Formats: sequence, C-alpha cells, structure tokens
Amino acid sequence: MGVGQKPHAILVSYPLQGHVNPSVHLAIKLASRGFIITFINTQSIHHHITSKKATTTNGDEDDIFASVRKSGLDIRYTTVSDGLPVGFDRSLHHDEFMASLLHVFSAHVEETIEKIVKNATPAVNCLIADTFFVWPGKLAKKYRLLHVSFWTEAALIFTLYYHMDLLRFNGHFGCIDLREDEIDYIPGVKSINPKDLTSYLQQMDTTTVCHQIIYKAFKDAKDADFVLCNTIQELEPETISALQEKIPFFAIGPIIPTKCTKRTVSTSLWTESDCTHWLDSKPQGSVLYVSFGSYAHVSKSDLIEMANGLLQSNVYFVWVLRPDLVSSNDKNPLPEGIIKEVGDRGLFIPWCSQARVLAHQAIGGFMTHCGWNSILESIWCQVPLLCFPLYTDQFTNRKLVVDDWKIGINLCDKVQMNKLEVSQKIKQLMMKESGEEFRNAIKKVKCMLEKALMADGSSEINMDNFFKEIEGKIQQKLAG
Ligand SMILES: O=c1ccn([C@@H]2O[C@H](COP(=O)(O)OP(=O)(O)O[C@H]3O[C@H](CO)[C@@H](O)[C@H](O)[C@H]3O)[C@@H](O)[C@H]2O)c(=O)[nH]1
Repeated sequence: MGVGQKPHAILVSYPLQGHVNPSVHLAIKLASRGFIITFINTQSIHHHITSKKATTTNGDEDDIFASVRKSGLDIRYTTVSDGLPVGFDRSLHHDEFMASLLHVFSAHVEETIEKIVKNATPAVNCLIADTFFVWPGKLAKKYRLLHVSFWTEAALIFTLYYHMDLLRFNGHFGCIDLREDEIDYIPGVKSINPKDLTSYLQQMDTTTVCHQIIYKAFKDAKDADFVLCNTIQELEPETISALQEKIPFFAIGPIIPTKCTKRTVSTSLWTESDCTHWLDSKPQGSVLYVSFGSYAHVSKSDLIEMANGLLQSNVYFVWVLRPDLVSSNDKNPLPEGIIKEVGDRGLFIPWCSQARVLAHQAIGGFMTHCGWNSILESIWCQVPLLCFPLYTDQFTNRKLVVDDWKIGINLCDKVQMNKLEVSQKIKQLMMKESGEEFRNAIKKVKCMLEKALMADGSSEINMDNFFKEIEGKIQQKLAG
C-alpha cells in the first residue's frame, strides 16, 4: 500500500439476519473512514434481500450498496454460494444449513476470494470475517491478508467461548441441571451462574454441528490479527480489559442504524410491514413491541400462553409473527379466534423495520428473545425489555439486561410459561409506576452509548486506534 493509498478489505458476512445487519453497518462505518470494502453476501441472503416487494429495496437489484456508493463510499459487492440451493428452507433444516457452513462454504468462498485478490485494484490487504466462520485464518494466510475477526455479540460471550477450556476443566461445560455453583474464574467476569451460560455451553450433548463450528471458529479467532466487537467499552469494562491483555480486541459499537429513519441500505430478508399509521393512533409509551428476532423458534405451547397473556394484559401490542416462528410447517400457530378477540388492541405482522418501530414514541416496552442487535437497538431507543431467551447467547444477554444493567425483567425461568405470569410481567413493565425504574436505568445506558459514539468517545477512539494499527501492519507486511 503506497503512501496515501486506502486499505482494501474483503468483508464476509455470516448468512443470518442478525449478522448481516451489523456487517453491513460495519462496512459503511469503515468505508466512511477511508477503507475500500468488497462485501460478500451469500446468494441466498442476497436473494432474500433483493426479492422483496419493490417498496423496500433501493432500486438496484444486483447491488445492495448501489445507493451508498453514489454518495461516495467505495463499497464493492459480490455474492457466493453457501453450498445449498437458494430456495432451500434453511430455517426448517438448521443442522444441514450449519453443516454446509462448516464443511462446504469455505471452498466456495475461497474461489471468490481468490478471484477478488487476483483482480482488485488497489490490492486487497485484509480479510474481515464473522468470528463464527471456521476458515478465515487459513484463507488470510494463503492470500497474505491480515485477519480481522468480527464479533457480533457481547464481549462476555466472546470471553466465555475463548475460555471454554477453563469451563471444561472446572466441570462447568455441558452441565445443564448438574451444577448451580457460580463460575468465578473467567478473567474479567466477576461471577456468572451456569444457567446464564450460552445454550451451547450448557447443553449436555457437546458434539452437535454448532459445537463443532464453535470449537473450530474460536481456535481460528485466537490467532486473528484484530477482533472488532459490536459492544461498548463502558458496558463491559472488566471483560474487555481482560480480553485486551490476550488479544487486540476493539469495542467499536453500537454498530446499529443510529439514524433510524435515514437508513440507506436495505438489509431486511423479508418485506417490512409499515405500522406507523397504527402506532400514530396510540398514546406515548403505551405499546409493547413483541419480536423474537430472525431465526429462533418458539414452542407452540409457549406461543399460546404468550398470546393469551397479551390478551389478558389489556396492553396495546405489535407482534412480529414470522411465518416460521414456530416452524415453517406451522404457519398459523395462534389460538383460534384470538385475532378477532384482540381487535384494534394488537397488530400481528410478519416482519417490520424494527429500528423504526422501536424509535416510535408509542412504543413503551419490548418483549424479546434477547438477540444482541435487539438489545442494542432497544437501548438506543430507550425501550425497557421483557426477556424471553430461546437459545445461543440470549441467556447470557438476559443476565446482562436483567441482573447487571437492570434495564428489563425476566419473563420466566425454565419452568413452563403461563398466561397469568405473562400478563403480570407485561403490566409490571408497561405501567407508569412499576416500569419507572427500568425507564430511568435505560436512559443512563443510552447516554453511555451516545457518548461512546462522540468524536472523543470510547468507540470512536477504539476505531481510530484500530485504523492506525492496521495501517501500520499493512505497511509492515508490504515492507517484509
Ligand atoms: O421484524 C423484525 C425483526 C427483527 N429485525 C432486525 O433483525 C435483527 C435481529 O437481530 P437479533 O436481535 O440479534 O436477533 P437474531 O436474528 O436472532 O440474531 C442472531 O444473531 C445475534 C448476533 O450475533 C445473536 O445475538 C442472536 O442470539 C442470534 O439469534 C435486528 O437488527 C432487528 O432490528 C427487523 O428488522 N425486523
């Protein structure tokens, strides 16, 4: 890279909505700072994003970054097969999908990276890839690229996986229902209960395809040149400091669309229903937003209790009922007649622009599965949370939300959910007096996020430092 020449990074996004969103915003953030980015999406993700109804796309069928490129950012775009046919139902066949990402995807991505590396001007210097991929280290080495690992979850989750060997040594790995004693030996984590570990760390069967991915991915990430994390230094100070003693770890979050109404790249995999009109007709802070992210499934019995609990609570609500929320084989899982009973008090939609809905003044609470993006977006909009984690990092995120930051409440522990509890917890969160402490607490956390993004804030400084260090390393590589 010559003096004044821009660094060029290939950025490969993990093919799930919760990873594509922050990856796209990371690409824009880096390009705004002078990086050239070649962004790679899988063909399946690309197909979902671009085949929605015309109102939600940005007018260019082949390139989701066309509009931001017009505004001067050098983000190039290409797609690659994940090894499965575009029309394959990845939600219904989760294990086959993950197995393809574990065993087949790397061959496809290697071919694409090789083409880009051979033909790109200016030359490519680094590979930014989601930490959950199992191949970035190998490919970065082969093509002489710096390896930047992008972690889309909390630093706490990263450190738990990073120290899996410690958990195993102490008998806290794969020990659901066997151990209840606090874990106090992970560097930078004062204390965590086994029930708050990620589902993969709790589960007794530690040989699943997702476990194999995690083992390989973290072996790879330990040797990355840099780790970029979608968190904020002030939110997880001890955990981040402890990690920084081991690896070049940069907290640069929140990587979310902070200007909710001015989004320039359409990333939604499904057509967004517009509920602004309905929300406009409701009083400030009176509506509960209910959504369980893009991929997790809710059991039919829990869904029925939730629906009846919502009905009983008498609170207004918007519920994102993804067609595969229970299963793509059960597209109408609601109790019969409930839509009629609910009437104008509730709105059921298949998908929406969550960032926009959360930012609406009518929203006063968020019943969530605790996906990391949802938590960051909710904090940004100062909407307290009602937590119902389903799998992966969501149990640990609930601990952060409920126990550490006190910005939300727990819907129910492992026991079977019941409608009475659902309705009571909804009222606790939404009522003026009982919800006050959560609204006050989340205001303070939002301030932290805002400050982190200011010119002299931690995330901006961390980004500056990352930039300086990577430029230095690129120069070193060229000289050597
Ligand atoms: O109707 C909807 C519902 C969701 N979203 C967006 O979809 C994303 C969902 O992300 P997240 O809340 O993190 O949930 P998941 O889709 O479940 O994300 C996966 O990825 C996350 C980041 O790695 C993890 O924290 C989650 O546990 C994992 O399931 C967010 O940006 C939402 O704004 C919409 O735009 N419209």
